[in-house]
Amino acid sequence: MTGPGPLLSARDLSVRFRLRDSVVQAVTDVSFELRPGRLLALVGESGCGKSVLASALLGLLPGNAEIRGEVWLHTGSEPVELTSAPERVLARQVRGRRVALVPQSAATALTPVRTVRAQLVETLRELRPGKGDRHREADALAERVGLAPGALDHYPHELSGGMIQRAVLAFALAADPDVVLADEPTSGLDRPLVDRTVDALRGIAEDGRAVLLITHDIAAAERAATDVAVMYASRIVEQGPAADVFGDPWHPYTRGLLAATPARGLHPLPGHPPNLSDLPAGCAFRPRCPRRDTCTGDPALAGLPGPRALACARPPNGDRPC
Ligand SMILES: Nc1ncnc2c1ncn2[C@@H]1O[C@H](COP(=O)(O)OP(=O)(O)OP(=O)(O)O)[C@@H](O)[C@H]1O
Repeated sequence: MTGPGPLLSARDLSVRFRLRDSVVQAVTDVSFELRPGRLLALVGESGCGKSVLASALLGLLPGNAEIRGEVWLHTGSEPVELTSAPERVLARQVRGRRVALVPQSAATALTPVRTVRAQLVETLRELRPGKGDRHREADALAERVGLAPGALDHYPHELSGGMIQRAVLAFALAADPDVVLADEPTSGLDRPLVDRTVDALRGIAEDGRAVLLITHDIAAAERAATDVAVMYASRIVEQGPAADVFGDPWHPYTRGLLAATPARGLHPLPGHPPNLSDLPAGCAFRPRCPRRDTCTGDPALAGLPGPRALACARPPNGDRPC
């Protein structure tokens, strides 16, 4: 990836959950960068570790989690390493301020007994220093995310799912964050609303922010992403510019995810992802890989010539990598 430096960079990030009889390997050796003006889509089937990764970036892991690696936020006067930052720094300077989260279930993110405007104005008063016309700022935020300002005067239950989703985006932008993390922001929405939501996220990136879109909706990722990281069984297995990865996927898992989209005939990926507390030895995708009978490799994610990276035993060799 070229262009301006990253606003957030994760290096060899791993998360383990210690349970009574087992250890869940939720995130393993994940590295990526979030850059201004770009939207990185983190895609993969349910349970592969995407949400745990987002929680790790914000210091929101539960007590039984062990985290390794580094996450650097480069947006203030000095870089902050988020995995070791004190909770007071994360709470007062990072979460909701420099790094905003668009949560998975938008409807439950808002209080049902107050209008959206009352909640947004209160959030603006808390997050923006100095005096200002918070109602006017709320209207401007609503317009920024494609919501008519009049909708703010309603209670959450009076709004449609798509309007709520856009209201939640407005909350995420209240502090003018540099980085926006959106965790499955389109779950439960119909296709036109999915499109509008991811278009709004893409617009937020184009304003100069860095956006991480976590989704298992490949069509949504294809529509909005500038870059993509494909996650399988806690690891990133393919990474690169979205046009390259979606246009010419190299990892058999990426190919399978794409083949399962409606636009490509809905061919389901055979088998199921492995249990993260009982991962097979070697390549975790092998039991589902079309080349499992002839491939015994166990590659780590490795950079290729150009901006792409791949974890597959058949690296590019002039033809196709696998
Ligand atoms: N507190 C926890 N203790 C133990 N295991 C956990 C905990 N939180 C998450 N996990 C496990 O971590 C793994 C990754 O979960 P995660 O929610 O990140 O997946 P995901 O890719 O976001 O899937 P989904 O889209 O369904 O949310 C799962 O096996 C999950 O059961």
